[in-house]
Amino acid sequence: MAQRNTFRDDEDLEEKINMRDLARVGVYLKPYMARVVWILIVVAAMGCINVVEPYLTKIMIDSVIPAKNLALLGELVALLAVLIVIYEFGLRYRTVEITRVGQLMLKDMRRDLFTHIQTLPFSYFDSRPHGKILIRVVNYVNTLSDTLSSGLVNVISDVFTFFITLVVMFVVDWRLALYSLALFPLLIAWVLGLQHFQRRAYQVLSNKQSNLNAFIHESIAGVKTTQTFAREDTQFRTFQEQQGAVRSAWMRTVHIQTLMWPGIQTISVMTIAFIYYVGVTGFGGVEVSTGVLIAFVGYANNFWNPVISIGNFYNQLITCSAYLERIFETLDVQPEIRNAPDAVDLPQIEGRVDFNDVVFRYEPDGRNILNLVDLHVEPGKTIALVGPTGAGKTTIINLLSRFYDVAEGSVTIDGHDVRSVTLESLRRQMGVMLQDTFIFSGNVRENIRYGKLDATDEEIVAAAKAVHAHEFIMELPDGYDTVVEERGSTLSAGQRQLIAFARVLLADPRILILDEATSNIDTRTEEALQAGLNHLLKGRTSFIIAHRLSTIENADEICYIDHGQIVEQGNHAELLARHGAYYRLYESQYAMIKV
Ligand SMILES: Nc1ncnc2c1ncn2[C@@H]1O[C@H](COP(=O)(O)OP(=O)(O)OP(=O)(O)O)[C@@H](O)[C@H]1O
Repeated sequence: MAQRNTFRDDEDLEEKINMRDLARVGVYLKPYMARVVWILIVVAAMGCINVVEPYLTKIMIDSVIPAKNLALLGELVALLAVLIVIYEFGLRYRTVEITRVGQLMLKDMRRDLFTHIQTLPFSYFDSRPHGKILIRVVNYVNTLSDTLSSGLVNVISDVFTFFITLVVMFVVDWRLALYSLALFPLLIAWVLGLQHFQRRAYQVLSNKQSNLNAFIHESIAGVKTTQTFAREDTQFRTFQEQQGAVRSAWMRTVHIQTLMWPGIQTISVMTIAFIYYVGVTGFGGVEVSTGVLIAFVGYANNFWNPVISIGNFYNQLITCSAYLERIFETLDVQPEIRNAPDAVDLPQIEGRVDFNDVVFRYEPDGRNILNLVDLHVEPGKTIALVGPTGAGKTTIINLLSRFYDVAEGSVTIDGHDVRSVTLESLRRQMGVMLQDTFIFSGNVRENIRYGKLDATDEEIVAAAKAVHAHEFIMELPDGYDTVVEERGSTLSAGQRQLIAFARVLLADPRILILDEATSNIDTRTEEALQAGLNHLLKGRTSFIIAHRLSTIENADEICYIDHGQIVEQGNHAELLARHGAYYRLYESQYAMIKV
C-alpha cells in the first residue's frame, strides 16, 4: 500500500528528470502524427521565408541602394510583401493546429487518468487526501496544456529555423558563422546550470500546491464540522500557512527562472557585437560586404531567437517534468485488486457465501483486523453482523465484494473464490449499500437509475415504492425530477438512504449488503421499509450490519463480531438464551429505550 499522506506532508520527489516520462508524452502524440507532419511542412516553409528575408536585405544594401536600381527595388518589395502574407497565414495555421494537437493529447491523457483512477482500489484513496488526486487530473494537466500547445508550437518551428539558419550562415561565410557560434558553449552551460535548481524549485512548488489543494478540499468537505465547533480561525490559520508555503515556493521558482532570460540575452548581445567587430575589423581574415554583415546580424537574430525560445521551452519542460512525474506516477499505480490473468466470469449465482478461516489486515505489516473468520451462509439467508464499533463488521463485507483481498483463507461465492472471477461479474451480482450513502448531482430519478442504467421509469417508481421512498419523493418540489446536489446535501440523511435503497434494489442483486443502512430512518419509516424489504430480500443472500438490534431481530443468523472474530452465532432467540455478549448488547439497548 502507498505510504499514507496528509495535506501537511510533501510527497516524495524524483531526483532527476525522468526522460522516460518525457518519452511517454510521445505516446500521446502518436495518434496525431498525420497532423504533425502537415504542421512540420508549414513550419519548414516558414523557416525558408525566415532565411530569405535577411538575404533580401543583403541584396537591398549591396545592389539596390548603391545603384539606385528601382526596378529591382519594386521586385524585392513585391516579393517581400507576398512572403510576409504567406508567413502570417502560415503562422495562424501553425498556432491553431498545434493547439489542436496539444489539446487532443491532453484530452487523451486526462481520459486515461480519470479511467485509471476509477479502477484504483480503496487502499489508494485511503492513503492520500482526495484533493491531491484532484489536482493531478485538473491543474497538472492544465499546466501541461500550456507547454504542449504554445510551447510545442514554437519549439518545432524554432528547431527548424535554427538549423536552416545555421546552414545558410555557413554557406554565406563559414568563418563568420564559426565566430557567431563562439559563445554558444557558454549558453549551454548557463541553461544546464540553472536547470537543476529550477527543477527542484518546481517540484517543491507542485508539492505545496498539492498540499494547499488537499487542505481546501478537506476544509470544504468538513465545513459543517468547522462551523459547528466554531473553528474557522484554526482553519484560517492553517490555510494561511499552506498558502504562504505556496507563495514562497512560487517566488523561488520566479527568482531562478528570471535568471535564465538575462543570461541568454547578454550572450546574444555579446555575439552580435562580436559579429560587428569581426566584420568591421576583418578579424581573423574575415572580409565581408556591408550587406553580408547586416544579413549576418539578421541571421544571428534568426539564430538566437529560436535558441531563446528553445531555452524557454526547456524551462517549461522542466516545470512539466515535475507535473508529469505525478501524472505518470498515478497512471503507474497498479490496482492491487484486479482480475487474475485466468479470471473467468462468475456465472449467475445462487448466493452461497463462505468465509473460510479468513485473516485480513489493511496494511501488509499491520495488525490483523480479522482473525480466522469462518462463516458459511446458505443462499437466500439473511445474516446480521453486530458488535462493538471497530470490531471488523464493515471489513467482512468489504472482502465479500473484493474491495480488499484476504491475507489468509478465502472468500467463496457458490464455491468460486472471489479472486478467481472477474471483478465486474462479481460486483454486478452484488448490491452494496455502504455507510456513507453517495448521492450524485442530478435528479432523483437519475440517482435511482444508477443501479440499472437501462431501467424504465416504471421500474424506478416500483423500486422506490418497494422501499417506501415514493411517498417522500412525490412530496419533493419536482417529484422524481427534483434536482439534488452532490452528496445529496439538500436531502435529509434518511431520504438519502431511501434513495440509495431504491438504487440497490433496482440493480436486483443476488447478494445484498446493507451497512448501517437503516440507521438514519425513523422508526415509522423503518417499519414500512422492513415490510417492503421482506419480500425483496426473498431469494437473496443478505448481509445486514445494524447497530439498532430491532432491525435485525428477524435475521436467520446473527453473528456477534468482536476484535475481528465471530464470538457468538445463532438466531435472535438462541443468542438471547445464551446470555452472552449479544444478550448484554440487547439488554443495554432495551434499557436505553425504557429510559
Ligand atoms: N481503510 C482502513 N485502513 C486501515 N485501517 C482500517 C481501515 N478501515 C478500517 N480500519 C480499521 O479496521 C478496524 C475494523 O474496522 P471496521 O470498519 O470493519 O469496523 P466496524 O465493526 O464496521 O465498525 P463500526 O461499527 O464502527 O462501523 C478498525 O480498527 C479500523 O480502525
